Amino acid sequence: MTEDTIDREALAALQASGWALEEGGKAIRKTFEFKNFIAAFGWMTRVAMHAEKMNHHPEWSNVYKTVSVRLTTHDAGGLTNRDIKLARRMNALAGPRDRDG
Ligand SMILES: C[C@H](O)[C@H](O)[C@H]1CNC2=NC(N)=NC(=O)C2=N1
Repeated sequence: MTEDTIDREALAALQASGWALEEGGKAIRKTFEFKNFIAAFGWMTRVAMHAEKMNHHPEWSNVYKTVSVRLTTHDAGGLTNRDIKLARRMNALAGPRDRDG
């Protein structure tokens, strides 16, 4: 599988974990809730280092302990497996200790 081929099975698993396919199918979105601002920002820092390593960067915003994320591949003009990979990593990095509830 090339990095631009969407892994449909992985996408379905992401949707089951709170990621939503945007209308038009060009991006996926998820809102992460953490226990406090430090947990949220610490997670963003870990994700940022990973994003830089894979040269794939999220669109995101943070308000207190909430981080809203949108993933799309700008170079391809839509969703690719690079977004799937980053989303999976974001889920994995949001450990149970950091999550709110
Ligand atoms: C030149 C550089 O490699 C590209 O612009 C990379 C950087 N980060 C990126 N991030 C995302 N989300 N999509 C891209 O297409 C992308 N492209």
